[in-house]
Amino acid sequence: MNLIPLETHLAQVLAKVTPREQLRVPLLEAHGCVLAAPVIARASLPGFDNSGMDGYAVRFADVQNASEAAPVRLRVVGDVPAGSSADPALAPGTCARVMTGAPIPSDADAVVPLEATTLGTAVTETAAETIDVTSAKGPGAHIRRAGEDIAEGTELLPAGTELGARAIATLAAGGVGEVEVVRRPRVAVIATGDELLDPTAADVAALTPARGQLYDSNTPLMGLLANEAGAEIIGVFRTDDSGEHLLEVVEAACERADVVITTGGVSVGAFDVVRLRLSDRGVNFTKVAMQPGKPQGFGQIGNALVFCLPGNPVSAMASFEAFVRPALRRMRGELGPTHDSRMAVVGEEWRTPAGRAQLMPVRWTDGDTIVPAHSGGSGSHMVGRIARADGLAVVPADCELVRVGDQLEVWEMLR
Ligand SMILES: Nc1nc2c(c(=O)[nH]1)N[C@H]1C(S)=C(S)[C@@H](COP(=O)(O)OP(=O)(O)OC[C@H]3O[C@@H](n4cnc5c(N)ncnc54)[C@H](O)[C@@H]3O)O[C@H]1N2
Ligand code: MOO
Repeated sequence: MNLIPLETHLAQVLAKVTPREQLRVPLLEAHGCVLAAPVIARASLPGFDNSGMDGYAVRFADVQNASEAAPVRLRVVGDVPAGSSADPALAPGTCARVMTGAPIPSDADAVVPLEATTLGTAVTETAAETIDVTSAKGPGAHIRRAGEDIAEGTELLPAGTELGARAIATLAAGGVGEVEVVRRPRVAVIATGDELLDPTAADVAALTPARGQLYDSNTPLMGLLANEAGAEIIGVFRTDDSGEHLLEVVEAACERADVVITTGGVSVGAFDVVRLRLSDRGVNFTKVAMQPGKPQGFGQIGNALVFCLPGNPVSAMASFEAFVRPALRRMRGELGPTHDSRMAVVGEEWRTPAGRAQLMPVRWTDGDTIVPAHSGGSGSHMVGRIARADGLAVVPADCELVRVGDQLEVWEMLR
């Protein structure tokens, strides 16, 4: 069977992907979701002219010639803490004490900080009757103008914004209590294989591998990668190689999930149950020109997209990064590129398989340079070393030797 290029397989996957529906959620529940519609500022930020310093709101004309040698005396006629709605009238020669964030009296056009008075920062509960100003910066000094951050009626955040802590804070500051987001895609993970043991099993006997057995690392890998990619995990399952329960588990998962990820059983082996059972159920099994991650299944069952990834953990990880993450991004409403990628300079030579794009686990040695993350290269079973990688370098299929100084695209990964 001919190998299909990685880009072609990705394009076939993305052709089936649509963003999930919109829903309105309380602001804090939107954390990690993507905005479905732009949010327009209902009010300006700041909402009113306010003081940037603890000090005195003044008429600048009164104090423009103030100096240490010739201080200007002003009468304090008002006291405006933050949160106060007071707006004391200021006749020439008067001022109001203001604290940081307090509204600026309408008659004032500058703030003199406490330090620019002879009293300095010796603060008392009630303001002094008079103050002596020793310097003044200029009209508008230390006044934070209404709307200088965000003007009312302009866009607070555009559609497609991922709502991290900073975006949520911006919305909170704008008084936005609920937002329209794209629903997170729901993901189910199914690992297949007779050899799999649950490393978290309570039963100690069940934890001791017999010959040929190994611990399942793909369900945490797939589930948590999907979680990190902004999906909601709705189920994690293990099935054996008999195939007896596989269809049942897959079909039940497809009824509730937007994406079902299986691992294992997709190669040409006699017990490759996923390929054998799902081929005639809408999943297409192909070989993609990539290493690791050559055998791939992809299709649709009901409304769910089904990714049947190889069982080797590094192959499953590379396949997730190549195909599943881009699909989840689009489903959750992200509009940007399919991958977080950066160009890097190669710091160490390595060989790559002919005719297959290689996804090499790499680590950064400085801000620009990458080397293979470990001596096992892109070996598909090297699960013990995947945590050492910062990303996957994408080596084009026609390259057989990566040389020092070559430039490669790197898909960045979280540790
Ligand atoms: N004759 C051929 N053999 C193989 C070919 C081929 O073209 N011809 N392709 C190889 C490639 S490439 C890959 S990748 C693997 C894919 O195999 P499967 O997807 O069928 O995976 P399994 O055979 O079920 O398992 C492979 C490997 O991974 C381990 N595994 C499986 N599940 C887990 C899990 N949940 N946690 C940890 N480790 C897991 C499993 O024990 C095997 O060692 O096929 C090659 N063979
Ligand atoms: O393509 Mo397989 O994923 O080499 O190991």
